[in-house]
Amino acid sequence: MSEPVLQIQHLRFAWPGQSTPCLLIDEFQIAAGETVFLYGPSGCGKSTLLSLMAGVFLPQQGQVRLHGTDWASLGAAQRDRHRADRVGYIFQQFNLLPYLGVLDNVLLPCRLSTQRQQAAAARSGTMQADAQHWLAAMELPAQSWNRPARALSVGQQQRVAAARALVGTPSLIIADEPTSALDENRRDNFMDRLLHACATAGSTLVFVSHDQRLAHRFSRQVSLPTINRAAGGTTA
Ligand SMILES: Nc1ncnc2c1ncn2[C@@H]1O[C@H](COP(=O)(O)OP(=O)(O)OP(=O)(O)O)[C@@H](O)[C@H]1O
Repeated sequence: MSEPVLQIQHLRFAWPGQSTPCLLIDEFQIAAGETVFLYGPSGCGKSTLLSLMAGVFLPQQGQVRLHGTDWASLGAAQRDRHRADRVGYIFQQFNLLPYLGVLDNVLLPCRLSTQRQQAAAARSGTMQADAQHWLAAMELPAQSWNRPARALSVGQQQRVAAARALVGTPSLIIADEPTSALDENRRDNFMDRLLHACATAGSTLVFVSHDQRLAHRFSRQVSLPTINRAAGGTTA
């Protein structure tokens, strides 16, 4: 059996100054190629868990391993490198650089990671061609590629953010409520494009949403309160 993409063991995480933990997770794994729908009530720790998965925060106890590497075994600069190489992140509010062009926004991960740059070039010839490939896969018209990101609609900006996460085909895509600003039509189209793109990229997807209508599209549905002993009776 191949190594899990993500492996959590005996995790305890409390926010600074808090005596009670926000997350207590004994065992949790995600296998390569899975698409995981992570849900639970507001404040139950979904975004916190995503940040731990991406090595943005470290737990006080336990391990979070990405491709077998415990984030806590790396120094801060190594964590930044490992994250840039392996993780594409889609935020609720896109986090694009507003004055930078669409294509340049999508190329940012390649500028931060030689591995992403090389993977992009190996797949598409050049990193620019790979960025264009994912923009087209997310149905961003070529006329928009040189416009500043701030000139695009909300729906278009979220598709740029998805293309940025996909460029250089990182092994793990993390998406934190990416559809919450989209209306129903845009949401469904975004989901179609994103799931298809992750499948063709061979990327594993962890996706947080409150929108249960999306759950059936994923290979696994995970209620955070059921795996988090710190939830203390919180219902999903
Ligand atoms: N920077 C922080 N400092 C201290 N506590 C925090 C911080 N960020 C989040 N928390 C707390 O951690 C808990 C989990 O928050 P988190 O944002 O992970 O929940 P969530 O499930 O993603 O919520 P939502 O669905 O509303 O986005 C909450 O009680 C929140 O108040």
